[in-house]
Amino acid sequence: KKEVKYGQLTELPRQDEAMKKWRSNRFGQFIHWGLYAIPGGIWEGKTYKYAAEFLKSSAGISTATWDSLQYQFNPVKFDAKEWAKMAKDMGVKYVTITTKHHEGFCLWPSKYTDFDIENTPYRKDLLGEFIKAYNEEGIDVSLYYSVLDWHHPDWRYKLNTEEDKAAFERLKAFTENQLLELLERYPTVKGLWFDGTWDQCWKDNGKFSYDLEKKLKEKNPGLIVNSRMRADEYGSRHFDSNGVLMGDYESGYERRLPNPWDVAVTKNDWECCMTIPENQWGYHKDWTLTHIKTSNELIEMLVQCTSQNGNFLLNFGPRGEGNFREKEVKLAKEIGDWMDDNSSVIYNCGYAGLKKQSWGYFTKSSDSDDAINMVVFNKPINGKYRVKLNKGSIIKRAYLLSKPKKSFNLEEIANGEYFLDDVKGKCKDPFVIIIELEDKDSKKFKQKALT
Ligand SMILES: C[C@@H]1N[C@@H](C(=O)NCc2ccccc2)[C@H](O)[C@@H]1O
Repeated sequence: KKEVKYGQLTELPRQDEAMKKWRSNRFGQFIHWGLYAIPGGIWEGKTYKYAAEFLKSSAGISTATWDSLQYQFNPVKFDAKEWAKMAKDMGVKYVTITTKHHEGFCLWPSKYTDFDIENTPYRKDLLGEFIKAYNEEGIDVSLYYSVLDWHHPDWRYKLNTEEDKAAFERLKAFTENQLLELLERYPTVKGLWFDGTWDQCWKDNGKFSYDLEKKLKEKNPGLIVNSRMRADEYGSRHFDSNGVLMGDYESGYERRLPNPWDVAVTKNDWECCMTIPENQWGYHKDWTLTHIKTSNELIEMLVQCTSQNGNFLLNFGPRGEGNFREKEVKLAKEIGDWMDDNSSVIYNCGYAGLKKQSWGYFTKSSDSDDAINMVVFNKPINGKYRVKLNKGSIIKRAYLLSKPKKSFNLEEIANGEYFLDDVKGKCKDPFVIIIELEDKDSKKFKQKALT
């Protein structure tokens, strides 16, 4: 084991109220919004199929040209209350918005740069309006912040020369100042989502990231930061050089999920962030370039994350003028319709301690010991659901969440293993079977009193 002085700051898993709320939220909305939403992946009539928020680099656009987009940023269709309502109806409990992406443009009026919302035709504190509207809908707000900053003159990928080091010291001070400014201006913020921390410059500054996490958590007690924020003094990221998780939850699942049978992943808090197209975070005008995920695909990812103790952060990329494309509004509604009937198997739920089975996913509420949720995505050909619980588990009753009065016939196959009879009728959506267990104190388990 290496001696690590600048690794994990907070003992995990955190059991404070703020973290318990984060954990119970399970479902969040990611918003990528910035100057990149104006060109939307198309530059001088050419469509670039890469992620729209990288158009500057994929189209080889100079910083001066790119930055002049600032004078076109005027989201006249932006209605924070409407956005927050859409998110509420979709069933998310938290939102994470890009305050500053790699391009360096800030959605809030920052004292530390002119490359911000104040110097656009919009002028107003857009981020403040956003936070207020989402909080009023009861949605927790977390802020995405990219350390990587293509605009800032002091950004350096590697620190080779003394000049590089002097410049990056200024960049570090700028970063710390902006983050403290965000927490000062927006005290209701629950978390910070760091990105753009993969380069050598950051890996060479593990102690700085440790001290920064400490300072930010002193400023905003209960603050939740992702593992991507951190490097230790040896340059190890997310996990320190002894494999100990840093930050408050693991944030390496980007556009991918763990294997559904992976149990190790349930040991830590973690979050998967996901795009609707294959790889577009910012608004891209052309959504014919790749597969666009359906609501059933996205619901399955949300359920899988919950089943393995993870959160699911689904990304939306609004247009430069401040409205969402119709396909995103439609998906939000379809997911929200499903959540209206089934959110009880998501909110405050997690790993049921059971092996993954072919019909779908188990989830279990943190509040109940004798109920288990089966979320079905694959109806079995033989019409019976094989359910393997822990040895000694006795099913008292099994029924559809949507038809609680009608119990399934049960056939016990072995200790803790049953067949449930089929669900009649067509099921176009994923559906839930509730398994009620005999509680451990029932007569069967009553210990004889010792007298
Ligand atoms: C959460 C996502 N992380 C960003 C990302 O993939 N960055 C990768 C990257 C790699 C190399 C140069 C710039 C950016 C995406 O733009 C999203 O913000």
